[in-house]
Amino acid sequence: MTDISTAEHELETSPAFWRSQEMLLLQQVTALMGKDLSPEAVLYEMLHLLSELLGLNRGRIVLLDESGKSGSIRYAYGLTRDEISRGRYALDEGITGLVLARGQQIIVQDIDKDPLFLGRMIERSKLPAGAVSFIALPIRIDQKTVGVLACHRIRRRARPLSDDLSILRILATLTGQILHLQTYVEEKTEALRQRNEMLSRALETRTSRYGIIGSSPQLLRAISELERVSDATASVLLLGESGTGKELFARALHLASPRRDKPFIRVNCAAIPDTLFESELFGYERGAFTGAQTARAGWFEQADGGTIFLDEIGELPLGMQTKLLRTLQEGTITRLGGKREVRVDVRLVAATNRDLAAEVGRGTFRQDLYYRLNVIPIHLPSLASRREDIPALALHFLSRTNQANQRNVSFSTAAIERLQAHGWPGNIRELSNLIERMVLLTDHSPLTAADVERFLPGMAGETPAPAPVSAPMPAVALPPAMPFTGMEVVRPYVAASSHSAEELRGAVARCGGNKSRAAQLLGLTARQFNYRWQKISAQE
Ligand SMILES: Nc1ncnc2c1ncn2[C@@H]1O[C@H](COP(=O)(O)OP(=O)(O)OP(=O)(O)O)[C@@H](O)[C@H]1O
Repeated sequence: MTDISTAEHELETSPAFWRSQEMLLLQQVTALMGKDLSPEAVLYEMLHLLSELLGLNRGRIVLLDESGKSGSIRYAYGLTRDEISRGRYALDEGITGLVLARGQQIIVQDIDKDPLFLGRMIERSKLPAGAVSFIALPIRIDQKTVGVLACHRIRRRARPLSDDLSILRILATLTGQILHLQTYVEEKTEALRQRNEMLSRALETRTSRYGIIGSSPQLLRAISELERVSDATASVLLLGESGTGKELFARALHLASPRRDKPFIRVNCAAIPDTLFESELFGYERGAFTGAQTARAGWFEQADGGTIFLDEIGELPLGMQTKLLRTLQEGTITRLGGKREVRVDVRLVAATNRDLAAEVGRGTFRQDLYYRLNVIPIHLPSLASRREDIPALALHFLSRTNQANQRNVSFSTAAIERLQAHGWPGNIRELSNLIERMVLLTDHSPLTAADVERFLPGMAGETPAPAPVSAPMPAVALPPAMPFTGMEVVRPYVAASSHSAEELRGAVARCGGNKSRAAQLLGLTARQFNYRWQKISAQE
C-alpha cells in the first residue's frame, strides 16, 4: 500500500468519515422529500445513496401486496428488471418473506451458508466473491409491518455492522413515514375528488335539469325556492326584470311538479287585445258572438290538470282581473256565452316585471288578486347582480348557436371578460341575442373583446358600473342600437313601467302622432304603449 492509499484507507475507515457519509445521505434524502413528495423519486434516491455513500448495495424495498399474503419489490437500486420481477415473496418465504410475516429484522451473515436464504433473485456469480451478508428490516406503518428494506453487505469491511444497522433502521422508519404520508395524501385527494365530482354532479343536475344555467348564490336560491314549492298548488308569482328567465322558471316549476305530464299553457297577457281576453282565457260557446260558429275551450280548460302561465300579468285589464280572481277562488270557469260552470284543476304561475304593489296603490291592479297571486313570490335576479354566471351562460349560448348553425366559433378570455363587464339591461335575453348575432355575423374565431365591443349597444369604450340588485331600469330606455342582423329582435329589453308621461308624449310628437312608431321608438309593444297611453290620458 502506498502512503496515499494508506492515508485514504485510514480516512475511509475513520468513524468521522462514515458519520459525514451518513449525514450526507440523510440530508440529501430529507432535502428531496421537501421538494418531491412522490415516493418513487425519494426512495429510489435513498437506495442509490445507500449504495454510493455507504457501500450497502442492491437495496430494495419490498411492499405487501393488497391481499396481504405476499410482497414484491417496488423500489430498487442496482437490480435488473428481471431480477426485480423475480422478487416476489409469500409470507414466511425466504428471509424477506419471514421479515414480512414476523416484523423482525434478520441478518444473514453469509448468504452461501444460510439454508433459509433463497438466492433465487440474483445469480451468485454476479455478487462479490467473498462472504456476502444480507440485511432485511421491517417497514412499519402504525405498528403494522407493510414491507421490508433489504440490501447486501460485504462482510469484510471496515465499518461496523452496528453502524450499518443503525442507519438502515432510520431509513426503514423514514420509508414507513413516506409511504404513510403518500397513502394519507392519496386517500385525502381521492376523497376530495369524489366529493368534488358529487358536488359538481349535484350542481349540474340542479341547474341544468330545467335548462337553467348558472351557479351564483342568487340563482341557486331562486331554484331552491322553486323546488320547495313545486309540489304545492298555491299560485306562484315570478318577479324580475325583463329577460331574467321568468318563463324558463315557469316551465321549470311545471316540470318539477306532479303536473309535469299535463299541459303547460303560456298566455302572454301583453299580446291579447282587451276585447279578446275573456274568450281566450275562458273559451266561448257556439253563437256567443258573431263568428263564434263552434264552441271553443279557453286556455284555462286546455290547461286542465296542468299549469297555466300568465306572463306579464300586470297587463291584465281590471275587468279580467275580477274574473281571474273568481276562477282562482272557486276553481271554475264559465265560457263566454255559456251558463254552465266548468271545474278546472289548474295551477297558476304568473309573472311580471312591473311593481304590482305600486299598481295596487294606483288602483290599476286589484289588491285582492295581488294578494292571491303573491302567495309564493320568487324573485329572479338580474344578470348584472350575478355576473359570475355570465361565462357559463355565454358558453351555453355560444355552443347552442354553434350547433344550430354548424359553426365552430369560440371566445377569447378577454371577450368573456368584456361580456362580464357589460351592464345587461336586457338581462339573459340580451346576452343570448348578442351572442347569436356575433356568431352569425363574424367570420373569424376566437371572438375578441373588440368584437364584443362592436356588438354591444352604444357602449364603445365604456364599462358600465355593475347595476345594483334589482335596480330599476334607466328612466329613458330607448332600445339599444343593434347592428344589422337580418333578424328581428324578439322582444325589447325595456321594463314595462319605465316611461314617464313626458317621454310617451315626446315620442308620439317625434313620430308625428304615429303611436305604433312611438311604441317602437320606446322599445314597447303596441299593447304596452297603449296601456301607458290610456293611463296618462286618464290622469289628465
Ligand atoms: N338561467 C338561464 N339559463 C339559460 N337560459 C336562460 C336562463 N334564464 C333565461 N334564459 C333564456 O333567456 C331568454 C329570456 O328568458 P325568459 O323569456 O324566460 O325571460 P322573462 O323574464 O320571461 O322575460 P320577459 O319578462 O321579457 O317575458 C330565454 O331564451 C331563456 O331560455
